Amino acid sequence: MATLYSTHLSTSSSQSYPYSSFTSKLGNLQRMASISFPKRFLTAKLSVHSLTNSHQNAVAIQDGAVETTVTPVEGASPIKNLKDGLLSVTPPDESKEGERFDINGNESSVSITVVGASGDLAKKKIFPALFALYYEDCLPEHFTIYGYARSKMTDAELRNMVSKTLTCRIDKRENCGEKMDQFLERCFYHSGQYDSQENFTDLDKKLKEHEGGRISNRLFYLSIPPDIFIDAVKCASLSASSANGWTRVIVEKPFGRDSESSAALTKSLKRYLTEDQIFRIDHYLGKELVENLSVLRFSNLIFEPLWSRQYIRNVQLLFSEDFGTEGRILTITGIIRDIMQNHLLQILALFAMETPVSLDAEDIRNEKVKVLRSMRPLQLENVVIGQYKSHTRGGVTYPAYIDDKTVPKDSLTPTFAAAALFIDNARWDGVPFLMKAGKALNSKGAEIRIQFRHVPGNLYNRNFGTDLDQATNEIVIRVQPDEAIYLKINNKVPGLGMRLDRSHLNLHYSARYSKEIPDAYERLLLDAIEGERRLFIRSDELDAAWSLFTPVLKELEEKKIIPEYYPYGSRGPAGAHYLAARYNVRWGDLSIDQ
Ligand SMILES: NC(=O)C1=CN([C@@H]2O[C@H](COP(=O)(O)OP(=O)(O)OC[C@H]3O[C@@H](n4cnc5c(N)ncnc54)[C@H](OP(=O)(O)O)[C@@H]3O)[C@@H](O)[C@H]2O)C=CC1
Ligand SMILES: O=C1O[C@H](COP(=O)(O)O)[C@@H](O)[C@H](O)[C@H]1O
Repeated sequence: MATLYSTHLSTSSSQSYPYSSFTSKLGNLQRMASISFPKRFLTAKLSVHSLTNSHQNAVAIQDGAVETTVTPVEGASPIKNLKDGLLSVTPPDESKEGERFDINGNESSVSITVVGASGDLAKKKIFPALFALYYEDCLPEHFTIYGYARSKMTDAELRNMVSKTLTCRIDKRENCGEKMDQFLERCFYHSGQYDSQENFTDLDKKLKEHEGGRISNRLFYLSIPPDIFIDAVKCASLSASSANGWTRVIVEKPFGRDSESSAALTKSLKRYLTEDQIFRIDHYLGKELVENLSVLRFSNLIFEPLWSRQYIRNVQLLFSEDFGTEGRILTITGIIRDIMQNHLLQILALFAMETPVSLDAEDIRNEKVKVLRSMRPLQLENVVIGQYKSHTRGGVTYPAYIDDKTVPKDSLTPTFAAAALFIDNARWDGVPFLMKAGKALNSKGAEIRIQFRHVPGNLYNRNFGTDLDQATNEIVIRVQPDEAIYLKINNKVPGLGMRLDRSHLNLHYSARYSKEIPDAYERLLLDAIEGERRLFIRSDELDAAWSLFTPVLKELEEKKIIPEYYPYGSRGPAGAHYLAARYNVRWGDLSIDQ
């Protein structure tokens, strides 16, 4: 820390930074200090400390300058001179450096290349998420977006394609059309092969033109089928990497189809990229309520003490879709690879991990790996698989999985699975973690259910009838749709008698928060741009995840286990109930008081 009029600002970590000018306007009750110093400190936090504690600080960071207002609290004497104050700057996180400014304060740019821009994911998720970030002013000043794919398209055609999927949030409609036009002007297209270094060199030239001599930071989003990941990574890395900034690559799942292929993919990626450059995306980690899991656990005293085998009877991780596969890649992967091994397992790891040392990406990922490595590989006897069959309802016939043109008629690929997993550590010993995931079911949603044990010696047992399980507490974290967290409790029905019912203590997001919840891809894209790795999967996490599922996946395939067939639009196969019953569990999503 240093006094205000020194020529150097010292930081709390005792680094000092030069600043070029300083002015202050002294008022009677309010003093305003305006300081300008290299722009890279725009991300720094500035605070003013008065010599006494009797002054409140307000800090506004504006383009190119930092303004701070020092206001005496009621009853305190006005500051006579700003020299009375001390000023400190918290330095920007160096690991995220290279984003807007280099070490000398030179401006930088970010170029985002969507590889596979003509595809479904790019249209449905990536471009709309980028637009939402642009609308919210979250993208850097100098950014360019390039679509890259084999299809022939002009810039105008790409813009036309992208414009069809852009929307503004319900609560953010101001200047929406104008913003869309401005965003589209920053989108360009380059047609090329995924395995052509020459084509990527041409892309490099175009990117350089847009970067205009600024520090160049480049993000490649691989939105292409997995068998061409390596070709694209090789060409992007060898021919279109940034020469003076960072180069990062977002990789979409599937990350292989078992332990061996995943390890081979990682090995190949690492021929061209370092682990720090690889951002393996699991979009469920970007969902609001999944991110909130840690907040819920670690910032509320009431939850963490209950978070163990002592109080929790079982945990359920549920995913359902009310539509079928409709030609998508499930044909090769199946629901275990598509949903369980990644989305549900990631949620489980966040749910069950020990308290991380800090919120740093590596600390969190270390804890996730630990919990995954404490798990027993899934056993065949703990899995039920299903496949949907055709069903006619209300005069409409819904197709079977095998009616899809891309699916062989004798396919045994599961479109539904239920599984019981166990964590062999002190916290979770013996607690079943039940997963259930399916397509073409009767509802669409994703949730976490935590069912608690019985109250010992419960005075009110006789009010619950014979089914005591129905009277235990349950926390439901509804990830989607209609985000909510609620706790099921037993409550006295008002009146002169003593009748109990099950009621919900409910945090219903749409009622509590007026802001629309950002799409998971927005958060993840922003994190990748900012170099925040917390929500991306590290390679050892991925290895641990695959080692839990690979043996059973092999066994299912080798033994050609026949799935239980369930009608399109139903609740799934009965086998899931038997599996849960083996561990004294009832699926919470099927109870009457959901
Ligand atoms: N769609 C989704 O909702 C989700 C997708 N993913 C993953 O994201 C990635 C992209 O998904 P999605 O957009 O659905 O994929 P697409 O099948 O739509 O493929 C994207 C683009 O890749 C090119 N492409 C497709 N097949 C081939 C091929 N055999 N050889 C060379 N190029 C090909 C095509 O572009 P062109 O012909 O113009 O070169 C296509 O437009 C995949 O890895 C997928 O697993 C993950 C989660 C959800
Ligand atoms: O990764 C995938 O996720 C989607 C479901 O994502 P959501 O955000 O809409 O819940 C699923 O449909 C797809 O099969 C799977 O690959």
